[in-house]
Amino acid sequence: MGKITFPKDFIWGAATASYQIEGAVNQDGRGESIWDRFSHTPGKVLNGDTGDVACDHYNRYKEDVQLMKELGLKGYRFSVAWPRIYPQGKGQVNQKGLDFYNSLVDELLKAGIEPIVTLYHWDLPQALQDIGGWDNRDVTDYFADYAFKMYDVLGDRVKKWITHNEPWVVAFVGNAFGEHAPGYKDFALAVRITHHLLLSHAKAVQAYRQSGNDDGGQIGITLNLTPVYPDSDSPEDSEAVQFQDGFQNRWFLDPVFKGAYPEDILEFYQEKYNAPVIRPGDMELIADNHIDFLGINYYTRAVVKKGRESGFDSVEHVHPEGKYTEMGWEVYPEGLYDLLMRIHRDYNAPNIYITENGAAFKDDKVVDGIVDDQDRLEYLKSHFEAAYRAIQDGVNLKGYYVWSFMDNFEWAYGYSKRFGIVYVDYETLKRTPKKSALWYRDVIADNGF
Ligand SMILES: N#[N+]C[C@@H]1[C@@H](O)[C@H](O)[C@@H](O)[C@@H]2O[C@H]12
Repeated sequence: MGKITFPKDFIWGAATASYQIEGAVNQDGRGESIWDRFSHTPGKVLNGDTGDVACDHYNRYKEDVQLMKELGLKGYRFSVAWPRIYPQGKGQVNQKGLDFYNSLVDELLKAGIEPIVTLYHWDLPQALQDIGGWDNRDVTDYFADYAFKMYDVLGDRVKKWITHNEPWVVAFVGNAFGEHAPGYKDFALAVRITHHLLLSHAKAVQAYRQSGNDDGGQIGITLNLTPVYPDSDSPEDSEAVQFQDGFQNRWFLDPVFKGAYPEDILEFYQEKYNAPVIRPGDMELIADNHIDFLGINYYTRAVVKKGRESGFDSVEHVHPEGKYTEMGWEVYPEGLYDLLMRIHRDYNAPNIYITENGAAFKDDKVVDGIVDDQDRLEYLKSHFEAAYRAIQDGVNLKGYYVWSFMDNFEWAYGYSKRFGIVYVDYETLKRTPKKSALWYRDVIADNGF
């Protein structure tokens, strides 16, 4: 592909999340989150790592914003830690928590960087988990109240909001697979939680429309979407694709864009788990609160075939020959093109942002003090090319936020996986741009490559 130039005003950014970078978990009145509890539970996180210090972004944010400015970022996606705002999840507000995010937003705007703010990136106040967490329907209202507070405090300057980050991961990885906080292994619980997450999303969108701060503002949701391909053209493998696509993608896309759950998956869940619990008016609330944009987190594709067990959910993942990242995820940029075209075709999404795309690699080659992450540079370049092709074919892609601005706490993998375009020395907390960051700086300056 020759030189490509992205549309004017395309937003080139980078993304992070509160628990993964802030640290300062006991500073300035922050309450405990489920990830504080989970990471301090022996055996849950590799090497016993926690987010207690992380990148100490809470105390170093001005330095970080300055580095973002030097890289020429046009946008920065971060999340608000709910427990910094409401230490108990509701009730008493923590002014110092509000002060931090106010200052961060002001620093970003001074640097000419547009903030896009995620309200929930997995750090639920532990006090709410203690009353059932997302399985307690009341939490959907507490979330809407928290969202309204953030719109009120930041909404004059923050004009792009994301309600939830990857509700599929929140529900299933945290409550069915047990690998994330709060660590349950209960599929019926996870399915119930998916509904409450979507209900809370709708209530937060409704609150935004009522906040008086939505003039020119946009609100959306970020979904981790994985295009699914069959291992063969057999009918059995096609059925496996249908289930996996429904389980991971359509279960959230359909209610958000069509106001109804996909019939095949809903029937399967109701029969097997007697879930979700849908009250009269729920689906109308979800249907009536339209989003202004869809955030897509894309990392890789899935290739599946019919598994050995019986049943609609009998799916076996296949790992084709090819290049893989340190997470064991196939490098498959074509999947981004296919995914964007599918969303454009099947859901007619208003605007789309890639709210996360990136890769973990070893980062063990250093040249003149700079991590020579040529593999990450090529990963990003190939995915940018796929995104460009999709734009050329009609997709309303308006921006791209690389995951991640800097190395950070990678959930159950702790600090063992590095996704950053900026290297973080966890002994000294020194930040050093990697080769990919310096290349990205030029891409942003030229709006292409
Ligand atoms: N794993 N992994 C990397 C990355 C994770 O660090 C983000 O917090 C999530 O939103 C999403 O899973 C993607």
